[in-house]
Amino acid sequence: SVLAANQLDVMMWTRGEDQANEINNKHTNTRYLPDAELSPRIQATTDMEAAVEGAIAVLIVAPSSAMRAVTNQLKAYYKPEMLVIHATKGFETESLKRMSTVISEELECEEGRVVVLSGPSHAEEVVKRCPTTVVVASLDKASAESAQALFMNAYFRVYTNRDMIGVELAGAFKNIIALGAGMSDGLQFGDNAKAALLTRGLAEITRIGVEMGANPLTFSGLAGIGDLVVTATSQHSRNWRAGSMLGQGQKLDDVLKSMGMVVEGIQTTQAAYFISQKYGVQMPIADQLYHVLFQERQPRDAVEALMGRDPKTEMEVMKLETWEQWHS
Ligand SMILES: NC(=O)C1=CN([C@@H]2O[C@H](COP(=O)(O)OP(=O)(O)OC[C@H]3O[C@@H](n4cnc5c(N)ncnc54)[C@H](OP(=O)(O)O)[C@@H]3O)[C@@H](O)[C@H]2O)C=CC1
Ligand SMILES: O=C(CO)COP(=O)(O)O
Repeated sequence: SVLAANQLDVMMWTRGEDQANEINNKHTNTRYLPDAELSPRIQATTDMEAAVEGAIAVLIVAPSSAMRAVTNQLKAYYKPEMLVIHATKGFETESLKRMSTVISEELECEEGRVVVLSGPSHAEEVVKRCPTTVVVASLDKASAESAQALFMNAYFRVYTNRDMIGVELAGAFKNIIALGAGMSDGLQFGDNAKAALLTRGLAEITRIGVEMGANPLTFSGLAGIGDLVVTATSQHSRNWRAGSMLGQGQKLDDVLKSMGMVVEGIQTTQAAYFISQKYGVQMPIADQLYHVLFQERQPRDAVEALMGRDPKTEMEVMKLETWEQWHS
């Protein structure tokens, strides 16, 4: 919708013929954005070749679990001159790879030229043209600036960032903390508990992010605290909603069935559990959530375990020198 508002013709690829017909003929997408009227500049097709033919840019927003399969289908029609942007917030669970790595492997393009678009941007508000700010990041400055130019307009403000790893990691990891915040709200633990989760959650995801090569400051930006705040507080957030239902005692399978949309934080919690072991970095909130989601620990027991950890100093947050070493 933002690209169409910028006078660009947009061809969407969708799996469902019915959905493509609805977008083309009625200019609506009732399953995913029930109240929105779409621009006639947005057309849809189930044919991947037709979707990307003549495109100057390809925007990939498949759920992380489908990223490899979707980019594999795209490969036959991808051309090196196309700008590749993705807005997916998650990891490939089996390999623990970031999305830009998966994309570059499948398209056989340089990972450094892939652009990630992230930040606090619930689709329901963007489509209504509510003021929104996001960040585009790439190791290649020109690619990031091209993406910025494509998306930027009066209601959609786009910043660039060179820290592609940090922007990808922050966007993925914040969903875990949003799930936890939802769970705390579902347990009716109040505002102090939620503020604690957001603050210590940010410390935790910054700590692992830095160890994985991110700039710590990225976590204070739109992809970090910006998106963490919106995902942990917005009525639109699927991660918050899923967490809240779990906190109220519902079973994970029932929660997922009732959502009907992707809840990235669930698979990301699983990925984080193994990432924290791989890097030897403690992620106590993600760890407790992993036990609630996958090992039937009760949410109340998880909170008790978090509150009962050994005393610590607040500043035991991150090894700042890691990022400096990585980038020196
Ligand atoms: N919604 C939002 O506001 C934001 C979402 N994101 C991120 O974007 C990504 C996608 O989220 P979102 O669009 O909201 O998710 P939804 O669950 O709303 O939609 C998922 C879309 O992906 C398609 N899909 C699902 N599985 C596959 C598959 N195996 N192969 C091909 N297509 C598939 C679905 O098609 P079908 O209908 O055929 O199943 C549907 O079009 C996530 O990583 C999310 O974190 C980022 C910022 C904001
Ligand atoms: O990342 C998002 C908004 O920026 C979307 O979050 P949810 O997937 O929780 O709805």
